[in-house]
Amino acid sequence: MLNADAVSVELGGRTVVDKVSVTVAPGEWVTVIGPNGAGKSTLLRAVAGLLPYAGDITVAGRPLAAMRPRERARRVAMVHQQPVVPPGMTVYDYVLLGRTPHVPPLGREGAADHAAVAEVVDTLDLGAFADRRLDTLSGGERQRVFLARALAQGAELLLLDEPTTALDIGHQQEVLDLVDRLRAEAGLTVLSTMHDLAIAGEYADRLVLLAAGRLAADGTPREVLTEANLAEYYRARVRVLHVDGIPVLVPVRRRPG
Ligand SMILES: Nc1ncnc2c1ncn2[C@@H]1O[C@H](COP(=O)(O)OP(=O)(O)OP(=O)(O)O)[C@@H](O)[C@H]1O
Repeated sequence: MLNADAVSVELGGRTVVDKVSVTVAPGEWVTVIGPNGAGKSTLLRAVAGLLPYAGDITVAGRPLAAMRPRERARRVAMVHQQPVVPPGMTVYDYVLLGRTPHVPPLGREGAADHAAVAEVVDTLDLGAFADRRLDTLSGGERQRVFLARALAQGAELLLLDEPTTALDIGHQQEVLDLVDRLRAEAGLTVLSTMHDLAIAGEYADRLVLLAAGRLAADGTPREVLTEANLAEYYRARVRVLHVDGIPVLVPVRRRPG
């Protein structure tokens, strides 16, 4: 579904993503991990077509560079780390914005667009919030609305940049279980970034570890979340245990003296 080949991105005169190659098969969930500033968000933004890049990116076999913005938006939807919300906008109208790539130029949303929004609002259990202004929702409720807008776009590739950072563990699981369910039911393909490595390892089929803009590791959570990788790339002291085959990270405190 996604093939990024030797992708580089320069920002402010610096190469912040350096010849990174990532593939994501249809229906797969791949999570990009790495320390602060490693280039995770930048890589996702390049895949979303929001930044100029060198190298090749194809989505469903089509070169991203050859797609017009409308086609790109029908194929790739992104939930940003801190989405910009138009002031005073209601949940329903915000989710409806996701249908923009399906609305004819100079036209208005039609019955099919409203039906798509109604379905997503129902799936994400947002019916009670439909008429509320976004700025009156809690962080977790807002996160579900951001996801709803991306899903309403109807794209086959979903990019999630830190989708659960502001959420408590229960709400994190609620949002990620939902993405997982939609992946199974609607055949979505997911590329995300995450800081919580335990959660990343639990949900992703594969992890891609970036460090200083370069690909440092690519494999199953068990292959990537090793004590050696965490020490080398995060400078973290962590013991890695395995429960049901899933890596569990236990931070080790450096005791004074
Ligand atoms: N517009 C910009 N101009 C110059 N440098 C930028 C710009 N945007 C990002 N960078 C730099 O690019 C590098 C990668 O940033 P990016 O946001 O992709 O990292 P990240 O891995 O997502 O980090 P974090 O985990 O902290 O969110 C950082 O060093 C950042 O300072």
